[in-house]
Amino acid sequence: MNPLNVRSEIAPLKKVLLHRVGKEVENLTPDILERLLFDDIPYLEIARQEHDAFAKLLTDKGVEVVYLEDQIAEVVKDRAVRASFINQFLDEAGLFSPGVRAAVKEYFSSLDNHALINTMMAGLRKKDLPQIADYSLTDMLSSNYPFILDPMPNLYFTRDPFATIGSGITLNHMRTDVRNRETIFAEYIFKYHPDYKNQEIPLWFNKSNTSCSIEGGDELILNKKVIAMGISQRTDAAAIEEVAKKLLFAEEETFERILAFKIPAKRAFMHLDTVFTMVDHDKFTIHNQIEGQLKVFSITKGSKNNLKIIEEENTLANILKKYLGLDQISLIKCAGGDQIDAGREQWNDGSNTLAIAPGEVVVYSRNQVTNQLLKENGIKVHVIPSSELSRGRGGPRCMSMPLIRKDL
Ligand SMILES: NC(=O)NCCC[C@H](N)C(=O)O
Repeated sequence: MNPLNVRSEIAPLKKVLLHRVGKEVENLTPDILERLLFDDIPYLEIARQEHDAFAKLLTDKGVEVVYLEDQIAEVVKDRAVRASFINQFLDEAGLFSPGVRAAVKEYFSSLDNHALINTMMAGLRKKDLPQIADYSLTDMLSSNYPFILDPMPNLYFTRDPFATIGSGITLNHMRTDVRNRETIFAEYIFKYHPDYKNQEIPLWFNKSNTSCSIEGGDELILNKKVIAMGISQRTDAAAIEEVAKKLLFAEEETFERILAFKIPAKRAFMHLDTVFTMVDHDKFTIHNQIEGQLKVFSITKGSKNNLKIIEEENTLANILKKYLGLDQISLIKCAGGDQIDAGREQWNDGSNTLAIAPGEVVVYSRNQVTNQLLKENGIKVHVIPSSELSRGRGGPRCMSMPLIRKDL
C-alpha cells in the first residue's frame, strides 16, 4: 500500500503526524518571541494536556497518530544517518565555530536517540555546555545571547514544513530561517524511515533546489483534481508555479488544477488556512476580511510543458462552484463576520478547522461564536481545549499533517 495518500481536505482521516509540544516552548523569552514567531509564552504543562486531548480525540475516532519525534528518533538509529543529520542540522543552525561545534557534537554523542531529538528541538543553552569557553578566543568573546542552538517552538505546527499531496510531498522552503530547520526532519524521515525509504516518495517541491518559499498552511486539497494554494506572507507565487510544473504533469497523479488565492500579506492571515478551510463537500469557513480583496488565479497544464494561467473574474463562491462541480456552496464566516468577534476569533484560529470526515471537524474551544455557527450549518464539531496551544498562532489544522486519508 502507498504510505502516503491525501486527495481531499475532508475525506476520513486515517493517519496523521503530530508533534507533542515540548521543552522548546520553555526556552521562549520576551526578547526572542517575535523572531521565533510567537506572541506569548505557552505554559508547557497545560499545553501538553491540551495537545494530548487533541491526540486522544483523533485516536478515539480511529485515526493512527504518529509523532514527529518518534519517527526521527527511529531514523537516527543508523549511526551514519545520525552523523549526517547532526551535521546538516548544525549547518542550518549556522553553527560553524569549530570549537563550539565540536563541543556540541561531543555532547550529542552522549545522548540516546530520543534525548538527542528532544534537545535539538528544545534548543541548547550556553550554560548546558560550560566547557565551551575553553575552546577558542572567539567562543569566549561571543555575545550574551543565551543559546548555542535556538529553540524550535513552531514544531507543533506540523502542517507547515512539508505537506502531503496525493502520494507525494512538497518539502518546503520556509519564509524564515527560524522555521527552515524544521524541514530537515521531514527530509530525513522520507529518505530513511522504514515506512518510506524504499518507496521513492515524489517531491512536488524541493527546498534544496530553490530560494522561493512555500509553507503547508497554504496548501489545501479541495478534491482529487483541484488544489487551492495561498499566495501569502509565507508562500511565493513562483513556488506555486514550481509545484504546478511537477504536480500537474505527473502521470501517476490525479490533480488537474491549482487555484492560487492571493491573500493579504499580514501576520494575522499568514497562511491561507488561517482564513479559509474546507469543512464539508460544499461548506467552507472563511474570514470575511479576505473575501473582498481576494484575487484567484487558475493554473492548469498548457501546451507543451507550459502552464496556462488565467485570472478568475468571479466571486469566490462561483469559482468554487464551477471547479468543484457544485450547484450550491456555503461560506461560513468566522464569528459571522462581526467586526470584533471575527477579529478576535480569527486571531485565535477560529477559521482553522481540521476535518476528520466530511462535515466533521476539530476546533478550538475558545472560538465559541464560530463553533456555534458551524453547528447551525450542520457540521459536527469536536472541541479541544485551547488556552495555551493558541498562543503559537495556529489551530487544529496547523497542528496536524495528514499522511493518509481515505479516497472519497
Ligand atoms: N498553518 C498555519 O497557519 N500554521 C501556524 C503557524 C504558526 C507559527 N507561529 C508561525 O508563525 O509560523
